[in-house]
Amino acid sequence: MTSPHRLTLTQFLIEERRRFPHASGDFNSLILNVALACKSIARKVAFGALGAGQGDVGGAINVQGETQKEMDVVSNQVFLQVNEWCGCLAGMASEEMAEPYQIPDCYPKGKYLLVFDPLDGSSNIDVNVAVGSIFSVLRAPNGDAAVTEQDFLQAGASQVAAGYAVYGPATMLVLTVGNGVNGFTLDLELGEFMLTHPAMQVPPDTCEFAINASNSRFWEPPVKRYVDECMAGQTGGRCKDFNMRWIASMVAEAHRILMRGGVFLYPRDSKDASKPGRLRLLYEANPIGFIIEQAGGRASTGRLPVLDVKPTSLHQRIGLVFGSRNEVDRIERYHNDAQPTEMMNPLFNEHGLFRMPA
Ligand SMILES: O=P(O)(O)OC[C@H]1O[C@](O)(COP(=O)(O)O)[C@@H](O)[C@@H]1O
Ligand SMILES: [Mg+2]
Ligand SMILES: [Mg+2]
Repeated sequence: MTSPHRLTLTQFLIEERRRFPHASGDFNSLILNVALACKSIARKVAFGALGAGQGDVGGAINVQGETQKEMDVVSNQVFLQVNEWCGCLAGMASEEMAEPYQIPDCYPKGKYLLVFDPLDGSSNIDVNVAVGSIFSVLRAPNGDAAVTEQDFLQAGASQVAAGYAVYGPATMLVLTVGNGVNGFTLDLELGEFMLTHPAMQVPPDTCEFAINASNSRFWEPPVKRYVDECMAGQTGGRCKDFNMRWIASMVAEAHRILMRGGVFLYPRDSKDASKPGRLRLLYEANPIGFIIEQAGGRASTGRLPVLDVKPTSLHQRIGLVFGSRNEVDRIERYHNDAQPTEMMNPLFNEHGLFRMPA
């Protein structure tokens, strides 16, 4: 039996381009460059302890105040080097760089901005658990002039494309260009991403949730209510048992949810008043939100669609809930039902005077 013909990523992009007969080809070229960066990172990650990229960078801290792994820095370099010369970009921004990256004068500039988390879940790298890269493509508002932070502060709804690569047992690239979501598996013999998962869809219902439960004492009452109900399962109001997962690698959680449904929460909490959430809006929440919504799921801050949020800074953090549509709707409903006085108030947390009943 012959195996079915599968499109390569290049062939897929050529097909997609037929929808835009006047397109210059720059966009396709950009996506192929990003895919090349992901292939390069996949290869480096796969060397594990035999490669050069494990461990912390001698005490280096990134703009987030987080310890940088060697592979965070290497992956960031790969993204910059592979994409800066392509002529499609006006600038780039990354989790690992405090300021936007200007395209060097020796290279032509283009009409897009690329925003990325070069290595997501990098705390997992030393223990050989799946990690990934996340990216978002925006239009450059000021042509090929030098980019400023302001240029990147666009709501997620204006993304032109978004995607991630997950470096797991197989490497996959999952992509939306605003026309559904398609998944490509890296064929290690051909060195090509092959379309293996066309038209991915998130099932609307689920009995699986993912949250870092060690933060429960910092959660707001609606989140606590939702999780308590999941935990109560058949014996509670939900009338069904739930399963729980936590990989600590959002890209891997997003991938699982795209494959079989589920809901992921990293909600706003009171752990650190300077950080109204753990995940970053521009290069984590928005691209994942765009993908999930394009696959029929939902992505929310808990209160409103994440893609509607107007960013205020490059490294802004935000609460994020995404996945199966009916669960995200329910979590938003719980937030909207809660009294404003219950929210973000230490008196209502686990040890507070007015702890909410389950
Ligand atoms: O340490 P925690 O609370 O489990 O947080 C894990 C979360 O942090 C992240 O790893 C953040 O990504 P980075 O590795 O890019 O900083 C998410 O992928 C993940 O969901
Ligand atoms: Mg990340
Ligand atoms: Mg990262």
